[in-house]
Parts: sequence; structure tokens; C-alpha cells
Amino acid sequence: MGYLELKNLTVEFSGFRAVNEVNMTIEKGELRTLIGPNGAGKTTIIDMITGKTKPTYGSILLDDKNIAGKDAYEISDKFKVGRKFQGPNIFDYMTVEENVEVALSGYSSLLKTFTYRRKKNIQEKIDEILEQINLKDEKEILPNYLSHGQRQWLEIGMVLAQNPEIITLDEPTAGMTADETYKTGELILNVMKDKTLIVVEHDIDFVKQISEKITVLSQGEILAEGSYDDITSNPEVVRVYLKTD
Ligand SMILES: Nc1ncnc2c1ncn2[C@@H]1O[C@H](COP(=O)(O)OP(=O)(O)OP(=O)(O)O)[C@@H](O)[C@H]1O
Repeated sequence: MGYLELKNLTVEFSGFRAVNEVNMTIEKGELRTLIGPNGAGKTTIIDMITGKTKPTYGSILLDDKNIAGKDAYEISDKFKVGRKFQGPNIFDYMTVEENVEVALSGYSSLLKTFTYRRKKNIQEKIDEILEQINLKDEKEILPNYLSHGQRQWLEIGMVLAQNPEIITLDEPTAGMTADETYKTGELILNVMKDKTLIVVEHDIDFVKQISEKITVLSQGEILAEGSYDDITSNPEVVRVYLKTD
């Protein structure tokens, strides 16, 4: 039995099956990468794990408890599944440091950030996260002054601050330079090594850098599963996804 098990996971949108009877087992502490062509169902699987989309049928067992169909708040709060969205979640009128602080103390305590002096242990935790995401020198500036890549790292820091057990990252390197992409890979490998990670990506060099086990999806179904070498030497995967002509 795995830590996170998808069993016959299926969702239909107005009769169209975006995800069709997907079975997947992810172990605790594993880093699983999902790849595949546009529209393969990768984001929709993340949406179901995180509660944004309710499956039509099938189950999502987390430590043997079925979380399929539960709402997003409960999945994040009680089951400790964190998500970095494709869109931005940063508060632009607060400094880098304050953004991490809000994520740390919970969004309901937004006000306290400005009305109380920071407790020492909170400051230590903020500094630890800023160090992990390479933004220590930028802590007092507003996020607008960060590069695109740095903003993505801040978002990763905000997910880390919530201390989830499982982290889902949907195209974490989208729009990044090659250097930022590589640094993001290092960050994921170093900082998140104790977490269970599900990463959706298109950048194949990045996939090579971070991947342990890869699941290839196509048209809502699993096409192949294996190491980077297994996947890149699989003729069907090459035909459906990797071939560039
Ligand atoms: N809420 C929705 N309503 C209707 N169709 C949807 C909805 N969400 C996703 N789809 C469809 O489901 C299919 C799978 O989409 P999904 O975003 O999961 O693909 P993906 O593999 O993540 O693709 P990409 O790599 O382009 O992000 C697509 O055909 C998409 O149009």
C-alpha cells in the first residue's frame, strides 16, 4: 500500500473524460513528475488531489483515508496537502519577508503582522525559509522588484511556510531563464527532500535534473511510468510527446 494512491480516478466535464481511470501509487517522500502533451490531464489530476475539482468517480487514498471530493480547505488544512498554483498568490503591497510571515502564521492572522512585534521564533523560521529560497538579501523589498524566477521562489517559500506533507507544483519553472530553472531544480532537491512531491513539468532538461519516477499521461490515461531513461527510450512516449519535428 502506498502513501498516496489514486484508484480508477476519473473526471468528466460535460461528457468529456479529461482523466480516465488513472491508477497511481506514490510513496512517502517520493518525488513524482507528471509529463505529457497539452490537455493530457496533468493539472486536472492535481486539481482533484487538492480538492479544486471533484472526481466523477474513483478514490484518492492518503494514508488509507479517501480524500476524493473533500473540499480544498480541508485537504490543505487537515490533510496537509500544499499547492503552488500557476497563477500568483503573492501580496504585492507587503515585503518579501511579510509575505512569508503571512503564509507562516495563516492568512487569518494577516492583521497581526502589522500590529504585533514579531516573536523571535517566528523571525527565525522566516529567516530559515528566506535562506532556503535564496531571498535573504531581498527580504525588505516589495515583490514587484523581484525577477520572475525570484517571485516563483517566494511562492515556493510561502508553500513551505505552511509545512505541508505533500506539495504539488504545477509547472514551477514556466517563464524562467535556464539559470533560474536550474536553481529551482536545486531548491526542490535540497529543500523539499523530506516532502512527498508531485511536479507537473514540460521542460525536459528540468525533468531530467529532478526526476526519480516519471508518469507520462496522454489523453487522460497513463501511457508509461519509469525513470528518465525508461521514458526517453520508450518509442510510444517519444512518438506522442517527446518528438520535435
Ligand atoms: N473545468 C474544466 N471544464 C472543462 N474542461 C476542462 C476543465 N478543466 C480541464 N478541462 C479539459 O480537460 C483536459 C485536460 O486538461 P489539463 O489542464 O488537466 O491538461 P494538462 O495535461 O495539465 O495540459 P497542459 O500541459 O496544457 O497544462 C483539457 O482538454 C482541458 O480543456
